[in-house]
Amino acid sequence: MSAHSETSDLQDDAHRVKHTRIGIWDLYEERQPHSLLMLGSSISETYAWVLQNMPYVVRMLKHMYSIPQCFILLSAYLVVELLGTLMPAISLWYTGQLLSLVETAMEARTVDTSVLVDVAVVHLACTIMMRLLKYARRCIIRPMDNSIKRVYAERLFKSLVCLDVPTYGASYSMARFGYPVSSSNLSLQCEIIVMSTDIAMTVVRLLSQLLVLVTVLREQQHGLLLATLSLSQPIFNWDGTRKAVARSLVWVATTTNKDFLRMSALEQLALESAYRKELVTGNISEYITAQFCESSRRVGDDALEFSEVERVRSNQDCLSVVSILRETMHVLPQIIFTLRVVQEPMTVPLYLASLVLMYQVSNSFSSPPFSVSPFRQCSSLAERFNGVRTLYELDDVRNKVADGTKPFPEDKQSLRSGISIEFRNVTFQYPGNEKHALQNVSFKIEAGQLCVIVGVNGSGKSTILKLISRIYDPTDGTILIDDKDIKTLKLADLRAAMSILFQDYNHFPVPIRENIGLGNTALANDDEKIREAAHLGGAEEFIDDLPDGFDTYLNRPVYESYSSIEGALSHKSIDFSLVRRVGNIRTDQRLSGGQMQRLAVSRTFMRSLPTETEPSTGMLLFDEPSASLDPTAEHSALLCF
Ligand SMILES: Nc1ncnc2c1ncn2[C@@H]1O[C@H](COP(=O)(O)OP(=O)(O)OP(=O)(O)O)[C@@H](O)[C@H]1O
Repeated sequence: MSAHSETSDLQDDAHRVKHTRIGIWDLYEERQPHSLLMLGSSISETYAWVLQNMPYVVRMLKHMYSIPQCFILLSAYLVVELLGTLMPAISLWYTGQLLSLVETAMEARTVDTSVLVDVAVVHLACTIMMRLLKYARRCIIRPMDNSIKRVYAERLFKSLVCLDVPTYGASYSMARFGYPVSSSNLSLQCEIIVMSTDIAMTVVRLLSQLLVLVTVLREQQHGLLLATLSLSQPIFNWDGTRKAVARSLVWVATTTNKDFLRMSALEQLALESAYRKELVTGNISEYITAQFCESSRRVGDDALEFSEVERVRSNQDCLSVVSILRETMHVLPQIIFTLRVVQEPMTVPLYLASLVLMYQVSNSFSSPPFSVSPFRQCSSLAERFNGVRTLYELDDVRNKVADGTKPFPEDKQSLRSGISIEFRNVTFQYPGNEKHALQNVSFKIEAGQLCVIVGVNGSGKSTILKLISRIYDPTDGTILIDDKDIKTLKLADLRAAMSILFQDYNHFPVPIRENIGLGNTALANDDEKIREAAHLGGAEEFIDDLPDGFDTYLNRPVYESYSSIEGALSHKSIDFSLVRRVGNIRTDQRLSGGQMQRLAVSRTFMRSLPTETEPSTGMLLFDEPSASLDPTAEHSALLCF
């Protein structure tokens, strides 16, 4: 590409991105003329967004209805919600009867007490019913949410676990994006059900109450005007809440403020336990404190996280004319009432009864879920709908490293004599790295050969291993395995035929037994083979010395919860040793770097152990296997190769 076209591309790119400076932050938003604009930018866009994602939500509902427990709970939830929605209208109808009672009382000078009793009883029954329904709702939501969470946890696990390295990074962030931050602690799916039902029921409740109000006030002078006014305040409020910060879906906030960057770095240095050792032994605490204060002073009060800056911005609406008008809306019915009373003093009782009725309606729309406008609810719902879409799209994510079709090797016994590898003009660039990790590399290693690759740091040695195991595919050139193009071979077969120890190996958060056993899942439950691999890797002895032996967790996957004492007692140090002792709670086992490496070597050997029917792997790939081993361990490890 020429320098000129690169520049014009950059200019084009700049036009497609809006840059805003907020405090120390630079906000870059992608302009998306016809697609997804984030919540609140326009009602029609939000609704369009909801509609776009609707098929995924229908898929989600079908999925839920196929789970028997969810089906029962969901149906029960909908019935409870519908009943709860109709209650206020029923109560309102009976309260409305008070009007005719007042009218009759004014004309005939007598009060029909049976109507009064009816109204009181129905009102009481509605209140009790509302309580019961609220209780039932709570009882249903938790189990419904729990079973949804379980089903979707399994689903997400299945979708993510089969992704390869280049695909995983992006997909994992997709999955995380699929879960908007929620204060309710409910699952995304359950939130969608709750919010959609709320919106639908808001409409039903609004219409039913409106119908009752109009029916009751129709006969009265100015009755419809009062009805309109009593409803206008909550609707006006809703309109106010729909304004949110317009935001493109693709945005990034970054800061180049040197002092803020320095403050954040020093904060990490001071607070993260990984640096504590150097912090203490290096005598640097005084220096970094002075540096932190200096940077903090230079940044001043702008040293806020982006989310905080945003919150401040969105609070600035409270001084607008609209918000002041909104606050005064509720006095309008009272003003009309006063004028009316001045003109016709006789109508005071009837008017008072009408006002009570109106406030009943108006209040019910000012309490949750009505306090949040349907517009705002719809925006949040749109966000969650998009989450569901992301979740289901994960099913369709294709691995970047495409699987081959040819079985490998054709004859399993051929693995005994090893596998040949050939690189032909291989070039490779890591995604997102402009520098080539390998450029035009060619070599051949014959089957059964021991080959050591030596080179300066960063020359691409580890990368060669990643290409042989097809963690990545070359950007250019060909890799041949036993003279066959590596891309044509079935991935699972290829990987089963080799045993690899990467330089940046990790231990799994499972017990040591499985840490080694997962080297070969066919033998993962064979304790004898696991012990043999541990022996070959030089790990057997120290594992046996651990309190839990092969059952030891290196890092506990679940941490205990401890009581937190607040208030006056908080200054006292609390001794948990007794409860820990009785509960047999152990601290994490700390292994040395060399012991960790022996475990990793053992896992690699596990893969190369032959089973009764099949030979071992045809190729062992080790990336600096002895870096943390002592000379004796290094010697015995090398003897095993
Ligand atoms: N995941 C990655 N993403 C981007 N670039 C990477 C990644 N891993 C390695 N690189 C880059 O690729 C080049 C080769 O790295 P590689 O790890 O293969 O070198 P090496 O020869 O094994 O180094 P060392 O002797 O230090 O282990 C380096 O320039 C490195 O910065």
